[in-house]
Amino acid sequence: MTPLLDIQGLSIDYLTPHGPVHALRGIDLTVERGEVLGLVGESGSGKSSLISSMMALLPANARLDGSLHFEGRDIAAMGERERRQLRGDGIASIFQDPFTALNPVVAIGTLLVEVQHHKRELSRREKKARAVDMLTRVGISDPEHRLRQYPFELSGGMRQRVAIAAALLTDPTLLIADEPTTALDATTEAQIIDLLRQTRSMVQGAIVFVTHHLGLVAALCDRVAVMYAGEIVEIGPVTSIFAAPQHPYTRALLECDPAMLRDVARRLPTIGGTVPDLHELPAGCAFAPRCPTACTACVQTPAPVVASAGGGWARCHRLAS
Ligand SMILES: Nc1ncnc2c1ncn2[C@@H]1O[C@H](COP(=O)(O)OP(=O)(O)OP(=O)(O)O)[C@@H](O)[C@H]1O
Repeated sequence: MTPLLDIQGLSIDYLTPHGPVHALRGIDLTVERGEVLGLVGESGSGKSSLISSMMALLPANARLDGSLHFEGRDIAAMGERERRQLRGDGIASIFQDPFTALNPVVAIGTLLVEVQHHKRELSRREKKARAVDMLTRVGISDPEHRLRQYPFELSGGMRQRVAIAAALLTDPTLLIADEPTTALDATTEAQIIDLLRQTRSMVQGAIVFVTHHLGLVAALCDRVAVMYAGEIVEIGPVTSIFAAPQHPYTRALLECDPAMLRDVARRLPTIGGTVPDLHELPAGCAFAPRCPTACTACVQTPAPVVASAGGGWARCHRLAS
């Protein structure tokens, strides 16, 4: 069966006055129906570029190489109309700041009816009934009253619940959640994590979570892809990777901490050194300058891909030797 999302050899350069920024390099990634995939990595590792390419939302200065297929359709070859359709009726997104999804001058009810525009068979009254039902499912009390309110009248957690309801009402085949809990206080964050866990059963296709929050990956994801300097350096089942990370960068992130799986509040720890300059990448492994186990080959040649448990792999010279 064709994967829901099939990305092969994807590279993205951003053209800038200082030369191209190599934001993504040779990304191979498939997302299957029914799975929840986590994308983790430091700021600048390319997570946003990857999800923007999935949503056909790259900025004008981006140059894309490689292929991206959603349900067998070539995303890169789509015209603007087809791309808009893809985002309205196929791929939905939830962002860190729910204001991105909620127009401040549009009442919640109008928004939740309008996002269902592709459901031509439903009357406005039926769409409103679906909106009320969805607000209840995402834990909003007195939904009829909420429909008449505006985003500024709701708390941050409530707004994120409405944004999640809006995304789910489009019946997405792929839901992309970009740091959906980062802007919330700890209590609200825990509630939204709970809601996101339930969201899983409300999405028929797949969910991709972009996060700095390793606890969120442990709590919600089946697989995790770890990104570094525009590459996936390790991918595999969350249980295998958290139990036995293969790549030194993943190991550094997890710090071999057995409490990780229990500690939902944990975020990406800091690792000594800085990410390389994406204008001028090193000849070898991009993590080598920060890697405690780097050898001569690591500095001189790109790292090979080595298979690991559960169908996963990691990109590292040390694993090959
Ligand atoms: N439009 C653009 N023009 C030039 N460079 C860009 C553009 N968008 C992103 N970049 C650069 O591409 C690299 C990857 O950025 P990207 O936003 O994909 O990373 P990220 O992992 O999502 O980071 P963050 O977690 O901070 O959002 C960064 O160096 C960033 O500065």
